Amino acid sequence: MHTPSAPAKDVLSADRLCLRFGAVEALKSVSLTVREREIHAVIGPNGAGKSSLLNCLSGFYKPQSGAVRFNGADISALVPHKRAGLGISRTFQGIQTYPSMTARENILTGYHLRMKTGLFSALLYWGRVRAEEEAFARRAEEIIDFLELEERRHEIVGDMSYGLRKRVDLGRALALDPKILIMDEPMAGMSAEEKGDLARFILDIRDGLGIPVVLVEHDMEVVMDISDRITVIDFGQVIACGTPAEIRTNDAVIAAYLGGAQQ
Ligand SMILES: Nc1ncnc2c1ncn2[C@@H]1O[C@H](COP(=O)(O)OP(=O)(O)OP(=O)(O)O)[C@@H](O)[C@H]1O
Repeated sequence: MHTPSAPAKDVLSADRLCLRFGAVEALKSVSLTVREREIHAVIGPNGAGKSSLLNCLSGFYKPQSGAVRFNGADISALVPHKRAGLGISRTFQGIQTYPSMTARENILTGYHLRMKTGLFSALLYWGRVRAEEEAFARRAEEIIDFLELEERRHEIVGDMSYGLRKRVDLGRALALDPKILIMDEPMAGMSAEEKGDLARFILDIRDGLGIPVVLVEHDMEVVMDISDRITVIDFGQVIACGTPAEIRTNDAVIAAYLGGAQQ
């Protein structure tokens, strides 16, 4: 865990979010703050509101009240691709890769959102497009090295194991050059070895790339191992927030969630 001398700044925050689906109150005044250089896990029982919270942060759901702030600016009104353009990148449950494309091609698709040159100006300024594409290709190679996909870069993603496809998916999210990474159940469906690899990459994203990560994850062992802080949600409300050691011993958490799951 990082212990910078100055207090860590808030990067992304949810401020008293309320979200309803008809009679269902998915989020009841939920607040959460992700600081720079931290891995922040959101945990809670099924249906607690975790995915709803991530969807509010990335703009896929619009809460009825409350605000989402990014580096201090209110981004509540921004649609998902505008938030992505600011550097709020996310991975989804399951796989979002293109199965008939190679690992490298999939990672390059992540750059499309970042292209500054539109179609019209592309016709006028072909050289600028080429320069931009070459820069993206170089950056894609860095991501391929970072995720240890060197040997697999030209392999068709549909032929890869689930864990490798998820790694390519992560590469696509990193291609956005994120300022923060949001991950929804990244370990779901993975073998123990694949989980170990992914946990290592998430730690490297924080430590090597300096990117904070907020993730929803059901695997408590992984959560306790890699998180700097954990927010616990139950029935749409935050019942605790703290370090893994604090969360492990929090009575409300044990009663609501960890009681049955702890050894
Ligand atoms: N699009 C939607 N339409 C209607 N209800 C929804 C929608 N999304 C979520 N909900 C409801 O909101 C509540 C919170 O759901 P959410 O998926 O956020 O929980 P979760 O903690 O992520 O659950 P899980 O761990 O099972 O993925 C649930 O009651 C769910 O049925």
